[in-house]
Amino acid sequence: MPIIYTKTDEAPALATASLLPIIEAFTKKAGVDIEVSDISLAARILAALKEWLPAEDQVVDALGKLSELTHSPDANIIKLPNISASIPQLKAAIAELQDKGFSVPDYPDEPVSDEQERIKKAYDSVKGSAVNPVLRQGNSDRRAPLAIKNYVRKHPHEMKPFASDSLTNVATMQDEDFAHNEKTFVSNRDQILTVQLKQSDGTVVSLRDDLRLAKGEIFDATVLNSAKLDEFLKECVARAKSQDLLYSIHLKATMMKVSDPIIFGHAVRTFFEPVFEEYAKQLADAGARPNDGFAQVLASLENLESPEREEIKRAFAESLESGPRLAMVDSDRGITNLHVPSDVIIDASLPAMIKAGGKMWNSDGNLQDTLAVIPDSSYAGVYQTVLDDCRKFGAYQPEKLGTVQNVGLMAMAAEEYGSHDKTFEIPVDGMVQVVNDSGELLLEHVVKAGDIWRGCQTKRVAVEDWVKLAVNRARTTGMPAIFWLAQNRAHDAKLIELVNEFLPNYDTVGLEIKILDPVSATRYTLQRLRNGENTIAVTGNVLRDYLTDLFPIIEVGTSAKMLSIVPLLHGGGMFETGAGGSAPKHVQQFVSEGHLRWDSLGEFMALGASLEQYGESNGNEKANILAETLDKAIESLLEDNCSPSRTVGEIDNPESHFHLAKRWARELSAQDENAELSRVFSPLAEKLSSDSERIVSEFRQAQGSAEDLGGYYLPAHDKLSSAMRPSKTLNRIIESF
Ligand SMILES: NC(=O)C1=CN([C@@H]2O[C@H](COP(=O)(O)OP(=O)(O)OC[C@H]3O[C@@H](n4cnc5c(N)ncnc54)[C@H](OP(=O)(O)O)[C@@H]3O)[C@@H](O)[C@H]2O)C=CC1
Ligand SMILES: O=C(O)CCC(=O)C(=O)O
Ligand SMILES: [Mg+2]
Repeated sequence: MPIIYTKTDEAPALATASLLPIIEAFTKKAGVDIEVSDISLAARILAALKEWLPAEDQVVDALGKLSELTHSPDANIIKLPNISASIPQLKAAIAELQDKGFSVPDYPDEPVSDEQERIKKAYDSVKGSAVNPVLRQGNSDRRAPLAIKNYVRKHPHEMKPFASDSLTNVATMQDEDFAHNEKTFVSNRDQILTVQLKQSDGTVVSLRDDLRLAKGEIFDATVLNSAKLDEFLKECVARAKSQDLLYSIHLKATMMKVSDPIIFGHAVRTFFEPVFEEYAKQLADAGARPNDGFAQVLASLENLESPEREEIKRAFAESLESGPRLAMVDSDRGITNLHVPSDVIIDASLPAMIKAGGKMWNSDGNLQDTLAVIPDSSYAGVYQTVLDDCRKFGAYQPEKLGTVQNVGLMAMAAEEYGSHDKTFEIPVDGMVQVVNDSGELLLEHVVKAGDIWRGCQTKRVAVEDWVKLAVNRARTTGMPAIFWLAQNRAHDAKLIELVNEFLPNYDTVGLEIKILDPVSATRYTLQRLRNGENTIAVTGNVLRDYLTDLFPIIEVGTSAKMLSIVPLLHGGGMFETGAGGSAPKHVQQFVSEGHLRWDSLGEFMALGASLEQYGESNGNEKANILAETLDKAIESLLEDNCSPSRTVGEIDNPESHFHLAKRWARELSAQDENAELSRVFSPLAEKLSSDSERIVSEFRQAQGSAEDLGGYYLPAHDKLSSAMRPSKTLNRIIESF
């Protein structure tokens, strides 16, 4: 079984165009097969819309194949970050494909025929986080490796000072949100559920049929009251204004692809409330869709006739002027925090704020204290605790910190991140009921039109594996393992019961294993972190996501430097690269100045772990040696500070691949475990070393001017390859190897 290397989007895809040829050249000599699987947004669209394409444009469903593969004990997948597309991104990708001659249909916002219903359904299958939940058939083990921690101790990244009188705070709902309305049960048998809405007039409509629940599985349901949400959001606008704070909303519109764009829409409407009230009809006629962001709303105004259009534009401008200042995603281009739902992803944006001294960018391009609005209160307390900790003790000093590793419950679409197919914006007042196949009512919520109801599932086998992974990691590292679970939250209380049931199955003698609620766990962990002590955070799926950006960004400057392993439940392995995303900002910089600052360290480390598994499962000694020498090469790369810089004219992404290749070849040549590998790699090591200066100068000369990739979502292969492989000397050496 080959190693599968995924081709994705944006910065990681650019990096792949440069790195993969090098990896292929090295691994070939050890008899390791690498196969590429294209799961980019463009490829996923073409696969999902197959029916509307002529035979010659149809592509295989690579994601579907990978999904099957995750069930094989031989699976060995290197998964790079991919775009989780919001509607605006999806439409942009569709438009690009259409421009390139693919006959994919438009995205029907409001389908008016069966055909359009089918088109929308096909597109919705690639919308949002549509890759990760499918492939993640295992729990998650993420950590910053020791080599990276050692590097940071020598070269700490900048953390801006955090003032003790900083006014930055989190605002979150106090009741009637998902956290407060949660109800839970554990299934006592295999059963099939229906989610139904019993309307006030007594009629019952089904929201979801055929929901299969296994014995022992946890099922939660909860509802967010939309009237209370609006009240809360308006208070936040007023509070930001009166305290002169930036207003900033933080959601996860990609993974929570049904609920969070709706909540984002509420934020857009309440921020511009007078305009949406006064011009309700005109905005509806124009096709304004606040859930897709303020940018879409502004664009829709072009559908109106001139005087009206200008009047509404003015009203928005006045509202912006008179309201609180908005946090900016890109102050140079006037992109606010409310422009696009996928621009403010909570996991990356809040740690970035903490790193910047608890500040975000305002429209003048200056940093300013912020009101971080996190509507649902389930996990908001974690961030508030970090902010309070910084106010009290100042900014974190990376060179003095311990580390926080994560063991995350992720398998089988666990918890909230698997809820999108069970999430509904309620159309009319009534009661949402969950009923089983014997007609028993299992739980119910009173709802009003506009409320957001959702159900979540957590499989018992996933929990069991998670507890096992936590104990294993605690045993391997000797670090305390803290389960971040709140006894007073319905779902967590059930999980605590399961943790207590499974823990005695393992040898925990001498290990420190505790269960703390998320706020207490944050305090405990932060105190240890500042003391230079190490801790494992054992968390549910959402905190897995949040904490594996939060702690890496504090500790090592970016989540790109994480080792991210998913031991699959069926025995194979998936090796994710980093914990961050596809960094669209990096592509912008590359296109304008030919410098890609993406750090492929995550890819390097994932490759090492993948080769190690390949060696073990295929009895391939050479693969193991590739892994060991790669490890040493990474250490030397860090030691010599050869990672990409943010600045044009300095080391960029493809040049850093050369620096790695040079060291990797040297280590392979120097090792004495396998004479043949040493003999094969010695001439390569010599060549890379003797031509080093020329290669570096070729890389540097290629920077500084605009690059044309021939597309964003589907770059032209030859343009991409020549842009990302500008050193002719290196290319020749690799090709003739
Ligand atoms: N596993 C996955 O597939 C994931 C996918 N995503 C997707 O990625 C997209 C963008 O998400 P966003 O929230 O902006 O998060 P990103 O992680 O893409 O960006 C946040 C910032 O992190 C830094 N960063 C991340 N990776 C690297 C790297 N390899 N090298 C150097 N710096 C890095 C960059 O900071 P700086 O500006 O300082 O250089 C970047 O601007 C979305 O579509 C999202 O859904 C997000 C997370 C995981
Ligand atoms: O799938 C996604 O959209 C993002 C995943 C993510 O942020 C993570 O796993 O850390
Ligand atoms: Mg994340």
